[in-house]
Amino acid sequence: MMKLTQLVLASHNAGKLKELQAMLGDSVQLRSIGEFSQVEPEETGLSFVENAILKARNAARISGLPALADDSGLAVDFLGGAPGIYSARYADGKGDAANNAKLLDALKDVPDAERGAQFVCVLALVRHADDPLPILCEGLWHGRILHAASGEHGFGYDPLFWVPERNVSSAELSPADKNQISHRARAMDLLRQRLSLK
Ligand SMILES: O=c1nc[nH]c2c1ncn2[C@H]1C[C@H](O)[C@@H](COP(=O)(O)OP(=O)(O)OP(=O)(O)O)O1
Ligand SMILES: [Mg+2]
Repeated sequence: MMKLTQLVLASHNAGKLKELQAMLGDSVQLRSIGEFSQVEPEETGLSFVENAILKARNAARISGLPALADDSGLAVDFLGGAPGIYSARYADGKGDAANNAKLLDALKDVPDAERGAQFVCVLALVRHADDPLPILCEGLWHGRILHAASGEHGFGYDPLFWVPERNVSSAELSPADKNQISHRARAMDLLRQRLSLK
């Protein structure tokens, strides 16, 4: 693998950029695709992998740089894995608060034992837009969906995601703690190994 010093992050989500840059440290500079385009590609894939590759190729094409994409979401056992790849669009694009409200409603009266869920993260790295061999790394994070939001950190579904190994919600973890144990952290560990970074 070539030495990477600069990557474009194929994401319009500021929370992801912050977390991924913190995990990468100074060795690789992540530039936001927002510097190049405000247009978000349609996520037409049927899997996290397909959507991550699609976003990475799109960003590499627009920027001319190697590109990293993160496709992630929340898979809830009681909902058969929903919202899954549709997590960001769960409440029809009305945003995080509406997504969280819809999830709480879907799990109304469901007991704790049936509220298991996992965050999923797939990272895809392409060296150029037509790269025939994208690097793919996946991370899972097991937890449970709370009955009400709790905590101020993070983004997305963090206030509803109970982290059993810490006895707090994901939004109650400090950013540094979340970045040690999250689905994204696990995927990034694998990516660092693949790139021989640290
Ligand atoms: O650590 C996380 N903590 C809380 N929520 C999270 C996390 N990781 C993913 N999520 C949620 C947010 C969004 O509802 C969906 C990702 O959707 P996803 O399409 O991958 O990202 P996005 O549309 O926000 O930005 P973009 O596609 O430009 O990278 O899963
Ligand atoms: Mg998206």
